[in-house]
Amino acid sequence: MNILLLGANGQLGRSFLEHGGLAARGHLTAASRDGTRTDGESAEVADLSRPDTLTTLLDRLRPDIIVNAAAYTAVDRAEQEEDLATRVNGEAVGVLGKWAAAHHALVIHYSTDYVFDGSAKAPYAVDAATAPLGAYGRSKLAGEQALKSSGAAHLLLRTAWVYAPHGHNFLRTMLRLGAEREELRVVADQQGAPTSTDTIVRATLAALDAWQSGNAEQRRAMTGTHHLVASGHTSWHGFASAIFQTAHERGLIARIPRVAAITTAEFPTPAQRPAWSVLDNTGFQQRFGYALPDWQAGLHEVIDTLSTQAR
Ligand SMILES: NC(=O)C1=CN([C@@H]2O[C@H](COP(=O)(O)OP(=O)(O)OC[C@H]3O[C@@H](n4cnc5c(N)ncnc54)[C@H](OP(=O)(O)O)[C@@H]3O)[C@@H](O)[C@H]2O)C=CC1
Ligand SMILES: Cc1cn([C@H]2C[C@H](O)[C@@H](COP(=O)(O)OP(=O)(O)O[C@H]3O[C@@H](C)C(=O)[C@@H](O)[C@H]3O)O2)c(=O)[nH]c1=O
Repeated sequence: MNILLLGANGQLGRSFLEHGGLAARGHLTAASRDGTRTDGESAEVADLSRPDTLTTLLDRLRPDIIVNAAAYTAVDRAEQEEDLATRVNGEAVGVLGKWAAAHHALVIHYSTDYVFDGSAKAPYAVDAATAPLGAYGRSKLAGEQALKSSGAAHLLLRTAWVYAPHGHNFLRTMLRLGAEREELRVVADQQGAPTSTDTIVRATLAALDAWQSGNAEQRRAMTGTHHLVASGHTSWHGFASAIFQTAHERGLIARIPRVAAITTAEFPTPAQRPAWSVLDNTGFQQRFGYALPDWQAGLHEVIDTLSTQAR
């Protein structure tokens, strides 16, 4: 079985490679925008901002499974670069889907809580109405729609508030700012479920295994959108406070900075973010027989990894 991983250098792509679970399930080819890999191994070039170039690569590699961890993820910058974001997150996903449909391949693709407007009061069901507040969310929604209409077998996995010991994410930003400042100001009126890349990798592999062992009818029931997020929820302020508390307990930091709770209005950003970003993950757990851990469990793992690296 040929497996193609796109976005090998992103925080999720790196975690897939470090975990090794894809390589254990088939012949794995990693691809990145520029053909490099952070671990020094070689990779194919797959630039999703040039969707028309992808078919040649796919024809050569002939993957049975495409795992798309590549995306334009700069939420604020997307307000200025919506065309680029839409090519990468929308059009390119449509190309992957059409190729997969024609060649009976499976597409595993990731989307985001930012497809919702955040006005709900309860966790979003997979079929809740989407209404993105910004360009990034619109571009990711375009990708969802392109994949669904491509006719490809797919697992469309919406996740949220992703972080890892590596890469660009809120946890690493907090630890950096916390080392520089006495006090941080963090919004307390946006709720979501911080989800570690390791949580996503393990749950994705469980879903893939269920897919592989399923018959045609079971696969039809699995095709579609699922919410792959950690259980429970908190605010960005709650997440920041837990990051510092845990990092201090594990000896990663010597001093906990003050973390002031502020409102969204007090932290203006180019892109508007949903106030309520909590996704209902019970469907994923039932469909794939896989328990999604509380967000705190993922946090403890990531802080442990960082503490070990720091020693
Ligand atoms: N980060 C988050 O909080 C969330 C992420 N998601 C989704 O999860 C998935 C994984 O995201 P995550 O790992 O966090 O994102 P990252 O930003 O860490 O990684 C994205 C990767 O995509 C690559 N990429 C960007 N543009 C292109 C392009 N034109 N061609 C090829 N590759 C490109 C980047 O390449 P390079 O390294 O060269 O810049 C990077 O390696 C994405 O679909 C994202 O939308 C969903 C919810 C939350
Ligand atoms: C750095 C910082 C951020 N914030 C706020 C801004 C924002 O509302 C919130 C999160 O900020 P960030 O810019 O780190 O996160 P953001 O880029 O909005 O994260 C999103 O990324 C995309 C890719 C997704 O798909 C989403 O699920 C989500 O994870 O925290 C503070 O309040 N204080 C601070 O010091």
